[in-house]
This record gives sequence, structure tokens and C-alpha cells, in this order.
Amino acid sequence: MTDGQRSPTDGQIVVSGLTKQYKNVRAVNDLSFTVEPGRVTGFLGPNGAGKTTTLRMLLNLVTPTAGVATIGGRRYADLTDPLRHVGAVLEASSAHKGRTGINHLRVICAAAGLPKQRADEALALVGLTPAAKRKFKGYSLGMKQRLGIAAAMLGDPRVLILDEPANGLDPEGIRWMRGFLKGLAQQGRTVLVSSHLLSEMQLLADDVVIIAAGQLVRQGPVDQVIGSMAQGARVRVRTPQAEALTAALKAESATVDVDEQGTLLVGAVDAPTVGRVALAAGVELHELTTERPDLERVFLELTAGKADIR
Ligand SMILES: Nc1ncnc2c1ncn2[C@@H]1O[C@H](COP(=O)(O)OP(=O)(O)OP(=O)(O)O)[C@@H](O)[C@H]1O
Repeated sequence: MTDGQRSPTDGQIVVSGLTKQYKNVRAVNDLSFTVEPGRVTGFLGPNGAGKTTTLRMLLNLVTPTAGVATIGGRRYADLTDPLRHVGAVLEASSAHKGRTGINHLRVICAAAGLPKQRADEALALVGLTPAAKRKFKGYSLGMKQRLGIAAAMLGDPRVLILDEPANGLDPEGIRWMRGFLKGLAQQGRTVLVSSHLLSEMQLLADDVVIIAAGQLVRQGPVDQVIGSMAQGARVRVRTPQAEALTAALKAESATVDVDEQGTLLVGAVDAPTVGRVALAAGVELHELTTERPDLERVFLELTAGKADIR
């Protein structure tokens, strides 16, 4: 941070009653949520849920039909020096093909009135210094993503907004991105990142905002959102005597579902109880595992039936 005078709400994002009506589609519908500084917030939703439209409204790239979005209490359009407040990575970075990475950043610095040395600093920040003088057309997808982030960091912004930054990255790239974004949040910055990679989000995000069909479904710390699900842990059971075990478990008030592989998913009782019931019924077990709810399961339950066909 270059400025020690900032108040804690400087980096807060507030979305209030945001709505976007395209001709036939209500892409975003009366959406309200807040995003706090010092945390990574995952912005999740099925395809077509309205994530990109929301982020674009935040950045004044799309005009809302109703509602307002503010960053540190001000609309993006009202920020005097937006690049110093907000960095955004909306799609895999594009740059002039024949331009080197460093020159790409210097051009942005010049246009935004930022000191030239910020280009070198931002490139170093994302680990691209060794490729500074290589031409953009020779960059891998992962390098392009890093360059996009470097561009977003030029103004040393308090708030970072990224749309699907892990798209197309290899596992090493995803791991780097995770560490980088967590580091930014630890410095007190606000990091809002949309993604459909739920297992990655569980590792990355402190908070989540889940939307579906343009509306808020759930918001809160990841652990709380997972813990709020009515259905807690389940027990996965594989057995060649599924019918006999199902009957015995139901007699103990357990719930039993069967997945496509024929594995029993048992609720309302714990694994030792399932083992005891199986032993008493003379049922052979091939697997007995406690399965705790994860973000993916919670997401699928919360957004079931609210798919993108609108
Ligand atoms: N410019 C536009 N004109 C008309 N409809 C649009 C426009 N942009 C988005 N939409 C529609 O608005 C809805 C929300 O789209 P949006 O891209 O915001 O969703 P998303 O959550 O980002 O989806 P994805 O995960 O697939 O990128 C979709 O039904 C989409 O087809």
C-alpha cells in the first residue's frame, strides 16, 4: 500500500439492488452483496448466472438498469484515478502481438500517468521479469494471464477484480495464482474473483457470494456457507448386499440414496453406526467413508434447478 491514510471501508465493495435487463434476458436481478477488504471473495454461479455482467457493472463497462455498485463508497465512474483504486482482469489479457511484455505495461503506464518504473515492478510482482523482453505473441496462456494481472497491479490498487483468472491455467499456474491472490488479501486488499472451479475456490476463498439466475443465493464465509446446509456429513458405503443393508439402515432411521455407481450415500447416522448395523445384518462392506460436505456439493444443492436457461 502506498497510502497509509485509507479508512477500513476504502476497499469495500457494495452491490445494492443491482439489475440488468437486456432485451429478453434479466441478466442480473435485484442483486445485493458486500465484499470486504483483507479477504478473497469467490463469486460463484452456474453458467449464465450473471457474474460477468455484475463485474462489468461494477467497473462501469455496462450500465445498470437499476441499483448501484460502489467501491470504497464511490461508483467506479466517480473515482478520480480509477487505476490507483481498482485493478481488473476481465479476460485473458490481450496486447499488441509484436509488443514485448514490458512495453505493453509501459504503454498503459504512459496513458494512465503512472511512473514508468511501475511497469518493471508489476512485471516482477507476477514473476515475468525473465520474459520482459519477449514478444506477447510468444507468451503462453499462463504468461498472458500473469501479464493481465501485472497490468491490473500497475496502479497499486486497493481492490482487485478478476473474472475467471484460472481459466486455461495448468496446475502450477493455478497454484501460483492462489498464492498470489491470497498474498494480496493478506496485505489488506480486496480480492473479488469469479470462478466455476469450485474445488479451487474452496482452497482460495475466505468468503463466497453465490448467485444463480441473476439473484443472490448465499453469501458468507466459506465454512459458514458449507456448515449452513441442512444435510451434514454423509457416509459412502459400497457393498454387494445393498438391498439388505438399505433395509437395515432404514430401520435405524437413516436416509439412503444410491449414486450412479450403486454406492450408498447414507445420511442421519455416522460411519460407526453404519458399520454396526452392517455387522448385525451380516452384510459384507467394501467401503465405508465419511464424506463431509464441500463447496461443490453445497453449490450444486443451492443452485439446483436455477440453471442458465433464461
Ligand atoms: N450483451 C448482452 N446482450 C444480451 N444478453 C446478454 C448480454 N450479456 C450477457 N447476456 C445474458 O445475460 C445472462 C448472464 O450472462 P453473464 O455472462 O453475466 O453470466 P456469467 O455468470 O458470467 O456466465 P458464464 O459463467 O457462462 O460466463 C446470460 O443469459 C447471457 O446470455
